[in-house]
Amino acid sequence: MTPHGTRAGEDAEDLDVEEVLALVNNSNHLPGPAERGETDSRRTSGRPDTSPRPDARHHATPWPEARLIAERAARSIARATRRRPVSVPLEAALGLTLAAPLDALTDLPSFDTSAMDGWAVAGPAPWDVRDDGVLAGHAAHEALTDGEAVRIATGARIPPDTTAVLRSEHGRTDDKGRLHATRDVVPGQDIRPRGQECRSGDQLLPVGALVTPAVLGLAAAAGYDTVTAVPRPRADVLVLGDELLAEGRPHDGLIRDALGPMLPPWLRALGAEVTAVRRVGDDAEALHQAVTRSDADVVVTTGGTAAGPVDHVHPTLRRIGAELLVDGVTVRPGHPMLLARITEEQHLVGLPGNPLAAVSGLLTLAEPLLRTLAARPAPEPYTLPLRDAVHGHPYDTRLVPVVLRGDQAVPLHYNGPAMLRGIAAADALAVVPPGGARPGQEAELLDLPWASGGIGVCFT
Ligand SMILES: Nc1nc2c(c(=O)[nH]1)N[C@H]1C(S)=C(S)[C@@H](COP(=O)(O)OP(=O)(O)OC[C@H]3O[C@@H](n4cnc5c(N)ncnc54)[C@H](O)[C@@H]3O)O[C@H]1N2
Ligand code: MOO
Repeated sequence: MTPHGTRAGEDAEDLDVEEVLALVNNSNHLPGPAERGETDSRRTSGRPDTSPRPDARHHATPWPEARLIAERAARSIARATRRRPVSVPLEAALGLTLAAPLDALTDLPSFDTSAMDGWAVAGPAPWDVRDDGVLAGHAAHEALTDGEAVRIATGARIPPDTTAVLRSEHGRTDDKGRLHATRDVVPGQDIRPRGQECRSGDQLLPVGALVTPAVLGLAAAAGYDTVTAVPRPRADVLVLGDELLAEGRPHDGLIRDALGPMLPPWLRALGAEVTAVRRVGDDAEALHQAVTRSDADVVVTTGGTAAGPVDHVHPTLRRIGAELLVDGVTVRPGHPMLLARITEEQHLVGLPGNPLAAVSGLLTLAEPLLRTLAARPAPEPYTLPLRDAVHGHPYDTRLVPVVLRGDQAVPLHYNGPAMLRGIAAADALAVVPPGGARPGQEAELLDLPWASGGIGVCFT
């Protein structure tokens, strides 16, 4: 939740997104095993692939490098455009990154508070119990004098000159109505003194902290109605393909659009605000219009990345003069994925149409891009041993759905590029190096958002 590295005492107004990023994890991010090329038995991953390949596509980027390029592309936007932090109401801030430190706007507690239901007592026992009582949220009670007690509720203000709070289960009233303690009373007991948790102005959380449900609660308790945060990058989704149905069963060579329903919540989990989902068919003109009219930070297309007669993504990018940063990645599935810079402020992620290939592109290119734009910390890389052997591609990294059982990753079947059955049951994707993996071999894992964060927390 907290950033890996933070600076104390930042002036919120002077911070922009790039600076927040620097605080989140720039200097402390350690490359994962795959980024270091360690899981790659042929030592081809993590550096340009110079080995001879029968199907060499010279421009294909090694998988670890593709992720770094996507991250760097986002950093260059932050630098070029100085995306400014925004003030966000608490109810809309879940999942954002703080762009200003959360400094207490009040002492907490803001008054001396009773920690228990019972009596506020003054001086030694026995005590005469006053007729009135003190409830939470009510006006201050007048001062007590020694030998007096007053009924008090948890959370109520402590009357001036109170010695201690006596819990209701520790008090006994005699036949004259006087209150006695059934155990020793220590001065100050069960009183939460004003400022016990913090003083007004204390830093509660630094720049770069992720706004979780607990942070929302803390911010509210500390007096905030809004927080200063990095805005979510806006993403438009363009779904290509004339063969796609929006409802009903597949028929007559037509299939259901699986990506339209899947991508928006997944993109939100990666930190984006999804501003539009458009179906543009296999119409080059419609794609051109949709891309050039989009003012989102990231345009995500699905399908049309290959070289078929109606694969319009590359021609459209050429037509608008976009710069291809990644044009194919040495990863299976998903190798035709691409990343292009459309303008200084706008990128396009081209996901292949095969649904698991699209997931691969999402996690390879969209995840680092959106995470960096949202100034979220990079997840800590980790590995687990694979329970079973996994076939490898001869040259490319494979991403394979796995479930986590104990301290092992169990590879799932139904992991073909056109299948979602494996990923729908998965906790993570295992990064399998070229050549494959033996049983017991450590594999880097990419957590899926529902496994690491829970639906309610991260799919906001
Ligand atoms: N000659 C070659 N053909 C192909 C290659 C290649 O290297 N040379 N690569 C294959 C690979 S790998 C992939 S992945 C696909 C990528 O194709 P596109 O990105 O152009 O996607 P489409 O052709 O439009 O569709 C591929 C496949 O996916 C289905 N699809 C598309 N959109 C959706 C959707 N929203 N929901 C469900 N399914 C979708 C589509 O019907 C096709 O079956 O290219 C290979 N070809
Ligand atoms: O990217 Mo493709 O899915 O490898 O078939």
